Amino acid sequence: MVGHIGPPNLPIRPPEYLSSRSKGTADCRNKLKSNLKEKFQCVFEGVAKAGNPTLLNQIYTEIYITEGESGEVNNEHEVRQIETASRKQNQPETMITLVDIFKPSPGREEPIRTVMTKGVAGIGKTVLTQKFTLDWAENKANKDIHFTFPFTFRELNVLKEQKYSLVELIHHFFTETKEDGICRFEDFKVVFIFDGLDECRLPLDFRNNEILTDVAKCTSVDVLLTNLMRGKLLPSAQLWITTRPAASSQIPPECVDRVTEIRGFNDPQKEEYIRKRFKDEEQASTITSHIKKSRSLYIMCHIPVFCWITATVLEDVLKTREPGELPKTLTEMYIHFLVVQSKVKNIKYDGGAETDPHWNKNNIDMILSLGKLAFEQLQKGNLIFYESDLEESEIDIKAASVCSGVFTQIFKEERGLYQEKVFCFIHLSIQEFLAALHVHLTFITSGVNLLSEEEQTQSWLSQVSVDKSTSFYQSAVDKALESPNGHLDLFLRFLLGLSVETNQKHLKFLLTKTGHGSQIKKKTVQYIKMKISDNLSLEKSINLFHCLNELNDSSLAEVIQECLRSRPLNTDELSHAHCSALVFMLLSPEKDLDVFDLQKYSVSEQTFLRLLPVVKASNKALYDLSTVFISQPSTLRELDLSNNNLQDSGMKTLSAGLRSPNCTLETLRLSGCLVKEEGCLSLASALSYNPSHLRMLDLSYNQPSESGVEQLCAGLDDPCWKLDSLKVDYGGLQRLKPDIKKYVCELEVDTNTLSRNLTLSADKRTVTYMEEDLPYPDHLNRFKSLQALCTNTLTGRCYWEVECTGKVNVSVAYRRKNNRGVIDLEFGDCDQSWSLRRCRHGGYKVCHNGVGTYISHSCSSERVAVYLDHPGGTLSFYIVDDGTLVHLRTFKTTFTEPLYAGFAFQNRYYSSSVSLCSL
Ligand SMILES: Nc1ncnc2c1ncn2[C@@H]1O[C@H](COP(=O)(O)OP(=O)(O)OP(=O)(O)O)[C@@H](O)[C@H]1O
Repeated sequence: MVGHIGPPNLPIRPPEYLSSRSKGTADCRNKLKSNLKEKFQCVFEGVAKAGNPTLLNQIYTEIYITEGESGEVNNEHEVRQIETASRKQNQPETMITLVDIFKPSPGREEPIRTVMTKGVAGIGKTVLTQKFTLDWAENKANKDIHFTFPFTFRELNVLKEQKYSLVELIHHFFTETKEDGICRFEDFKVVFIFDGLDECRLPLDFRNNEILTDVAKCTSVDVLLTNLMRGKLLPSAQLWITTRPAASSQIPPECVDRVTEIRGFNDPQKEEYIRKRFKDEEQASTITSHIKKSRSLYIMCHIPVFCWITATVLEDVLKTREPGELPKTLTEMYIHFLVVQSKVKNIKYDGGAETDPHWNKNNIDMILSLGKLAFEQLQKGNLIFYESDLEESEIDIKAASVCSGVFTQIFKEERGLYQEKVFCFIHLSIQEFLAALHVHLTFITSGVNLLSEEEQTQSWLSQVSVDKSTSFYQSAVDKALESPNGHLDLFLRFLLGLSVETNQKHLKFLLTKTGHGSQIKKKTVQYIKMKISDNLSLEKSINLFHCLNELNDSSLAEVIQECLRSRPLNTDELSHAHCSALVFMLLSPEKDLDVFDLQKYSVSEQTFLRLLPVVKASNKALYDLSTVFISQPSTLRELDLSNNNLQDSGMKTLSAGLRSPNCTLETLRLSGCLVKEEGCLSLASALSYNPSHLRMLDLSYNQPSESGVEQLCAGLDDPCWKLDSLKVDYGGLQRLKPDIKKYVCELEVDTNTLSRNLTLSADKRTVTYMEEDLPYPDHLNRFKSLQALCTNTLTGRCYWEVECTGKVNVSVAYRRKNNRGVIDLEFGDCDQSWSLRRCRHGGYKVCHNGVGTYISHSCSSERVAVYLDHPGGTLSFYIVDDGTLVHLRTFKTTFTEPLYAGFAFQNRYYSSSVSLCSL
């Protein structure tokens, strides 16, 4: 925001004045309210007018609005960790509620005259302005406003050629005011809403339009609007303008006092929306849990119109099918989304009617060129694009970013001299979807396989044979499997989804049917199953299961379901592929993996290895491993059961297997398994029976006791034993706590690092911000910025909890120095530190290397937990909500030096403090 034009101090009278001055005015206001109530009580869900009318108050769900611009689109993604460095967040987020949209933020004195709210297509801008108006009309909010006048640019466009005074324009749209002869609005508190600046066809010529101050003077609508926005005309009024991001620059920044951004639904709001849509609780929870099964679907539901599409499609499916049969229709939902956006584009920008066919040449051309851009840039790994990239793809930038509904301009701060416009798809998954559509269409229309490196010649549809199609899909599977970071995983799911005929029918103007659908599907399914049987990584095979879902093939999962019914599962029934299917099912989000009992599933070694990820994902695994080793000669050489709540009982069971001569394990990792003396002794005894294989034993982070360790150490010296590496470090009583709490460490604040405005309590556990400088001696390690580090050198696994008041960043950092002392970079601002803090208006923010990521969370506990696994390269932040750990974010990296716990205080925020918790 630059400059400020606030309403001058004109004497705005309270509403009572109105009634006492003129009964006519009060009557007029009531009539206006009642007409607005009628107009806005219903919302046409999804697509204006063509959607279903629903009561706004029944469906309206609080939405996430922030002050300022984040400069990015939602970057949560199912498969990929999205690099956010290029989309820098430059300010902490402040949440705004609808009633406070004009309320100055704390610390700001000037009133707010003009608010501009930005948001991508379907994020809820129109619904928000409707709710604001309805709440006023129903006397629920903003009672101090005398008149609310909601306009849309679409309605104003029609008056482009006509002349009005401001008063006449109001009379034209709000006839109650004309009937009651209201001609002066300066005495009243008036709010004008202008929804959909992106649809504006008026020139909005701020530079050349004449200045106008007289509300009774006739002129063009364009001159009226520019003068209203400049604050020349009716300066006492307040204005609220909504727009898609790329169109916002039509209004000079100095005319806008506040910019807000609609970010969509956060996770609890998504669920609340579904609950409101379906009065039947059971149906609501079936639909919510179904959406949650597909992570991509769940993420995309942050866009309300997408949430509506998903709920509508699933509701329809539920009418005809049992809940268990609900398809995981990721591709279908994205197709519907594209169709809805094309419909909206038709109505809004191409002058079409609600009932017109949504696919016209314009729309098709735009989708085709966006698809080409999406694919070419996906291959290069690009998620944001510059104007030059778009020119290469011959895309009309303005049309694509404003009208398409799938592509947007984002705000990016450039450090250099010049600012370039930056664009991206409204979500990376939309880029992956359009890329798949492009590859699919290219193949269908020209026979060219864009995924193949071989020279391609064009061939016509009739020549796209079953064999050619089969090898097209197989090459896509291979290509996705080759990618080390899974960058084509979601793309592959969409590509296969697009081959399904029921999906193609929604895109019939774009897609010609592939023909031979069932034959191709059969062969593709077979190929995918064959790949699943290979020794793929778990992530890769899980993606292939998603692909089978997109192809509506559930044969592998059905076999497993069948097997599970005949418990315990017979090992002979489980092929490698079935085993992966079992893992896929067990790891799906809605499965409660608190306790996993392997004994119920299988005892074969192969199966066991395949199930290890499940064992590790569960809080407690129960199993009878002995049979794996006892029943047959085993080829298993390495077994990692670390971080399992194995305990002594599990250890004894495992030992029964280890003592078998069939067991030829060479490496056994049991770090952090809650093993005590008894378990350790049984392990030592098992090894004394079968000493000639095991070379490496990791029992760190347990409490094996002195006698247990003695026995194992004796084995190290025994020439019959092969054991040559034994880890029993970090033992002790605290290691018997469940989960990561066993890694608790006692931190101690390093007083030499305390900045002069931080004081340490007498018990040395609480650091508090002080306004005055404290007379600490000079020290090379002392921070100038409001920070402190602890003395503990963290190199293993460590866990700690702190309680924060006010604005404190809980941090972990390397201790970097040069010859002038400690390097005074703010924690989280550089690549040498990581930090977490609670945001003032709810939620949390994690920062690393100058990039902040907001994590919305309804709970706002002040207790933060940190878990560092230095050798494993993970750093996790949690909040402790009523004793339960709630995971917020895990950073994965290779730590190159010891780390230190630290705290940073922000902005000299009064009475901030942080206390180390005793656990
Ligand atoms: N707060 C909300 N509560 C419930 N549903 C909502 C909400 N906001 C939006 N929706 C749903 O999303 C649909 C699209 O919202 P809306 O028309 O307000 O989006 P928009 O941001 O104005 O999009 P566009 O830029 O395309 O005009 C609505 O028709 C409604 O179904």
